[in-house]
Amino acid sequence: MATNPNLDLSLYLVSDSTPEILGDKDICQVVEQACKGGVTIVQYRDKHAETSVLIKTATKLHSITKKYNVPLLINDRLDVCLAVGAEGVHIGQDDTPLEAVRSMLPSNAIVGVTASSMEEAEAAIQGGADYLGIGTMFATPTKKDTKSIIGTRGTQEILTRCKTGTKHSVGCVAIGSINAANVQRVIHQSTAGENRLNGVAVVSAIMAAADPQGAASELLQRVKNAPEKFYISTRPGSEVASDKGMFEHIPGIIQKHVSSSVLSHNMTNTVVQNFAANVCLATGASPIMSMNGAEAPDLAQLGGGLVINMGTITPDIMNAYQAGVKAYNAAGNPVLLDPVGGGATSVRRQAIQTLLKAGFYDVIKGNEGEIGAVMGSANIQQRGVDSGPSSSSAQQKVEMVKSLAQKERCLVLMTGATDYLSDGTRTAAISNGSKWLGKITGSGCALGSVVVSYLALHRDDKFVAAMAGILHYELAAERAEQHASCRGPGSFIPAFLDELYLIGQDITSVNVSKLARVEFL
Ligand SMILES: Nc1ncnc2c1ncn2[C@@H]1O[C@H](COP(=O)(O)OP(=O)(O)OP(=O)(O)O)[C@@H](O)[C@H]1O
Ligand SMILES: Cc1ncsc1CCO
Repeated sequence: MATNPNLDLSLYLVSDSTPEILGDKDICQVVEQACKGGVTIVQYRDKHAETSVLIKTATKLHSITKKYNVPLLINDRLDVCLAVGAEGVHIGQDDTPLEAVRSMLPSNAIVGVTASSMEEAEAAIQGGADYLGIGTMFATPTKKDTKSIIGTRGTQEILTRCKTGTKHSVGCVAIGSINAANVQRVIHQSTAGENRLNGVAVVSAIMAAADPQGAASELLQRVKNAPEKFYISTRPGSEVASDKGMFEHIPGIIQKHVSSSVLSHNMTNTVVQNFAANVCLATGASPIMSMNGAEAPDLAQLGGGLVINMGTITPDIMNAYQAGVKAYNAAGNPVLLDPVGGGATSVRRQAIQTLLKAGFYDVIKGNEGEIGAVMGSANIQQRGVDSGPSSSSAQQKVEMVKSLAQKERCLVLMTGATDYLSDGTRTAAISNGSKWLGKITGSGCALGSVVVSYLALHRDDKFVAAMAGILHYELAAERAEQHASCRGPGSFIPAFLDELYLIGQDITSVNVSKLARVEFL
């Protein structure tokens, strides 16, 4: 929490007056509209105007913000702040030093500091800043001197080490290309344990909006609702199923899935499209294999889930994938990232980073090499899309999925003869399945298509939803392997499709808790 209890950083407007952003609108009118919409703090920033103009505009702005009980801060210019009696200043790393600012302003003045690294954040805290403006979150046209784009990962790191356990706890806002579409996932993904952003700072999302009041009110609502929209595993307010207790729910979830026709939207590789679509149909989902980013916003409205699979990426496809995750994040529907072959080439390693920056994934699923690549392990060298022999112990795999789930604040599923599923708190090893799954192409990709439709269907607990999808898939594989006709990978596939369908029809007579070979760790 911010030191100053009156400092509400929920929605921080940086009122930039550059013509590219403001257009021909009047800055004072826009700020007044924004105050009506609910911004909680305003900063006046103009790097170029003459002092007399700054004072004139700041005076007008202050008379507006006072009406709405909103503090006005001046970017960098102490003299302007003192001249108009504004509530404080915001300084960057290249501006007047913090100690000097503090000594010249009244003791109750608010002083905020931009920080884009741990060192800068720690120095600002030691120097007595009231809040940190953390960024730059994403590349932004309003700030040409973006020293470092730190994203949600960099923000999370600063929050981890700066926000608690320090003598002076400070408020934190993130800044840099934050808008209504990404604000909630930015807050979710930046969170580090108990430490979360107190709010976000925006420029264009309000200053360039046709309706600044409406834009501010929507942003504020989204900031407040962020924990409900994006959560790691269990929806706030839902009951958390005990480890073994979750098997009681799973037959009911499978039964519901079988008759749901829930959408499984696959932006997937060209190798598995047909197989994955048949797997979806056999489990009761309705598949669409669409690689066109332009139609993702429409499809995202249909209540289903999206698979983003890197199997056969090209530069065009990467653009479509980024549009896809953005559309589904905005709609609040689940997305699964399958970084196929992520450890095979430098193009794929880079693609993982690009996709992670583009949005939030409810599940990151891959084999051992792929999960290692997402974790940034330089030692991983996949020969192709398959893992090759495992190089880690079971305990190391548990640690991998758990720590990645905690870092990315999502579910992580590492497949193999034994699958490891974690939400950072609950971790399970699932030893069901068939050896033939490892001998056909696309069994991991198709599992992703199933898991995402289960997540779309069962929203209260993503861990339980994923477990239901995995068991549907792997128990069907076990039954297929028993078919007299199943003599190898070729004859396994039709038997597997049959059993995906039949186990769904029979689910009330299947003793899932007895058949599940699941160990909670
Ligand atoms: N030896 C095995 N025994 C049991 N199940 C297996 C075995 N090998 C793989 N599986 C199962 O197959 C599914 C896919 O896992 P796998 O790790 O083979 O995916 P993958 O390498 O990503 O596949 P692909 O890239 O071909 O889609 C999982 O459900 C997994 O449990
Ligand atoms: C074989 C193969 N190559 C690219 S994607 C794919 C399908 C399995 O992932």
